[in-house]
Amino acid sequence: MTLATAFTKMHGLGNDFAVIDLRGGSANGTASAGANGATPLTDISDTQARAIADRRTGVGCDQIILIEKPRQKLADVYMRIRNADGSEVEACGNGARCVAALVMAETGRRHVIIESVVGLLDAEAAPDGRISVDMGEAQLDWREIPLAKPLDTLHLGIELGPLSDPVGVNIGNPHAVFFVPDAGAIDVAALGPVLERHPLFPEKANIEVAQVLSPTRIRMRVWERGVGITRACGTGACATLVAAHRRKLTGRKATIQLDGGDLEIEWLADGHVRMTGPAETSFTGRLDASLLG
Ligand SMILES: N[C@@H](CCC[C@H](N)C(=O)O)C(=O)O
Repeated sequence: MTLATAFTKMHGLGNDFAVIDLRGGSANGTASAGANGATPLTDISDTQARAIADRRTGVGCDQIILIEKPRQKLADVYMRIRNADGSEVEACGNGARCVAALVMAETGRRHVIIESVVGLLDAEAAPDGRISVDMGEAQLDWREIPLAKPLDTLHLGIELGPLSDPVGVNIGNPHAVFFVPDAGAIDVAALGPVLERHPLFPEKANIEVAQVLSPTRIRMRVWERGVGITRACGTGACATLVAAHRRKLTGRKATIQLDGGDLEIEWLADGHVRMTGPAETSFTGRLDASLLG
């Protein structure tokens, strides 16, 4: 028998998460094993992730974020991410800010380190209450996106309807950023799923449509791999700024205007990308046993 597992429903600009603490016995975490032999949850399967993410019958969320004990001494926690379709993925910018907010509340510190499969992410509380995360170095080689064949990632050359010639960027996860004159006019729901599975992307890709409003402001809409349209994507915002600067459309710092609100993104001289934005808790609850069955 598995003990009822606590979760925290959080979001970053409307990109929402069920955050499950698998550390066992921690302040925010799963209860420890009971006298009846019940065991705390230690992982979730693809099927369980899909059941939790289901907006009709589950908690309802874009991603499930799992918090585990860190592997490295330097880090506070280890973060894992599952998309709503159950797939486990490497990075989630909005999720990283939410995990940082939880760990900051738990420890009382303003600076925490989140470990993930792509490395250590440094997170800091900004004076205005937002959270700033160093998302690591943007990867720009075709092998790192990854692409199915050697190409200049500044011009991927693919097209579908009004979308053509995206920029490829990996910021822990793969992105293709299409620049358009009017992001609101693009049928993201129709084009996104086709482009996500384009043969050029062996691990699929997150698809961004970006409209440059000024050298410091970009409007962006997203089709997330393994989810669909979301109100915001932190890694997508990072990829968009990097793509825009590489195309000489903006400086190294800009506000990315998403359906759910704004993120500040800076591509630092050392190649790292810093993302600043809000992280909010909606409610806490316990997962119904039927979701874990
Ligand atoms: N919402 C996230 C990205 C989550 C993962 C993505 N769908 C993928 O499959 O890579 C963010 O805020 O970055």
